[in-house]
Amino acid sequence: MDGRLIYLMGPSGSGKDSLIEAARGPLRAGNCEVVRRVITRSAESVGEDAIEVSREEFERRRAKGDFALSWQANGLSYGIPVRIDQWLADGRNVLINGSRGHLAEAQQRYPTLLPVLLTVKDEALRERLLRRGRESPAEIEARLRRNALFTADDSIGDLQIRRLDNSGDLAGTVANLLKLLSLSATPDRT
Ligand SMILES: Nc1ncnc2c1ncn2[C@@H]1O[C@H](COP(=O)(O)OP(=O)(O)O)[C@@H](O)[C@H]1O
Ligand SMILES: O=P(O)(O)OC[C@H]1O[C@H](OP(=O)(O)OP(=O)(O)O)[C@H](O)[C@@H]1O
Repeated sequence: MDGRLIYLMGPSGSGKDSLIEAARGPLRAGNCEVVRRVITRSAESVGEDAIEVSREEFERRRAKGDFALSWQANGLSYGIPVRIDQWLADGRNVLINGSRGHLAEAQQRYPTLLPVLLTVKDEALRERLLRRGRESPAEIEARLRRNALFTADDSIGDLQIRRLDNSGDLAGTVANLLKLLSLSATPDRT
């Protein structure tokens, strides 16, 4: 039986990466794989556990069919390795760090995907991006402007977007994610 794709999305700085890192163990224990993205970000940049490649290498991989999904945003290219299809075919669920702008295309390829939108209060978002310090002030402003492009739609076609608030502490968000996915933080031994 096919597994399900869990499509985590939300503004840059909302905490997707932190959430994925904190939930990685319980997710794996609950039959949910987490895939590393391929990004054209410089290797020196802090943060996400991703595979950093040059633009040329990204394009070579894309043309070769290495990506199940790929998109461009924030001046960067992002790719989701095609190996997720094997995991799904093997019946494993897969969580990816997705893009709000690419949700419709992702849903066409994976009609049963579960869209999860990570939210954070506006005032906290700017503060978190500044504190992370990965981007320049101008790049941070551009990311905040990008948010205005996304409406508050709660559904795409028949799919209901599940909202997860990360304005509070991360441990609470991890617990809520696991609850949403019907996984518990400690694997059930019964
Ligand atoms: N619940 C939280 N409370 C406080 N700070 C957080 C929380 N979640 C994430 N952060 C911090 O906010 C910044 C952005 O988080 P990050 O995971 O990089 O976001 P994203 O992957 O969505 O861009 C990081 O500095 C991170 O440590
Ligand atoms: O269409 P959007 O929902 O705006 O998403 C655009 C991109 O930004 C996010 O990455 P991340 O948070 O790592 O952004 P960054 O590369 O700007 O940090 C997200 O995972 C997408 O790859």
